[in-house]
Amino acid sequence: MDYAISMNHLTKKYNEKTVVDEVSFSIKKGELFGLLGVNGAGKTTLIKMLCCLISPTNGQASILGYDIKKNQEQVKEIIAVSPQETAIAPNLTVRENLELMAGIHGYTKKEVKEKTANMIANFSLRPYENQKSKKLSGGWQRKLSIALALISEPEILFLDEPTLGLDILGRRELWALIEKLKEKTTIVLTTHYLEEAEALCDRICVMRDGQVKAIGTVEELMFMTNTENFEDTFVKIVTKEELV
Ligand SMILES: Nc1ncnc2c1ncn2[C@@H]1O[C@H](COP(=O)(O)OP(=O)(O)OP(=O)(O)O)[C@@H](O)[C@H]1O
Repeated sequence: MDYAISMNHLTKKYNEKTVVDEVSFSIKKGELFGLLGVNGAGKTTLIKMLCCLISPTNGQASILGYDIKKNQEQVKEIIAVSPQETAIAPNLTVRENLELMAGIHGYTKKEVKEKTANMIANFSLRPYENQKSKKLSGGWQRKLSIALALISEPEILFLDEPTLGLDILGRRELWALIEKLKEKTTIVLTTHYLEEAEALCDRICVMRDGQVKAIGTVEELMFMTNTENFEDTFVKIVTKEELV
């Protein structure tokens, strides 16, 4: 089996508090993988370790075979992250934001123009390309944020609550976009919207208190918990000590 991400006893402690606790699981290439859990479960901390933004206290993880501690440069080349807080420059236009990001990745002037044009086309940003990004609606800002993360053509994309605060139409539009990325890109997505996880994710990991409580497809998790809707499944996993 070809894995995109493998974690082995990955642990993060802040002082004496363990916020990610011996996490061990793998994500397959091309998978759209959901990380769920109540507030403070450790999802963002786990993602930050996998993106080499913070270092683990213990344990290991590898991204397409590259160790997150020993091969940070290679890891950073193959991943991209669209963080919870939208990572766009508010006073630059949509086009300028994309060009800036492509420039940061070291592309030549010609490549910067080409990549920017592709992103504008793929994300239907043409009507907004000369608008300052702070004037975009929340939904378009989120789309731009994902376009910025994708400009380097990463093999693995981390989406931390990509649809936070969007209305249902905006959310569905983004779902369609994320669906289109599937297969070509391995995606790790965190969300508090259970219907989003249900609609998009191939497999889901539910975390609580830094630990993995359950992993599987929606159907497998429902079967494991003997529940009939995914909200009950989630509640059972995050509240019960042991699963039936
Ligand atoms: N830099 C830090 N120093 C100390 N504690 C931290 C730090 N960053 C996170 N934590 C703690 O680690 C725990 C896990 O936080 P994390 O942000 O990973 O959770 P989360 O599952 O992403 O939550 P949310 O759903 O609210 O985004 C929390 O108790 C948080 O307070």
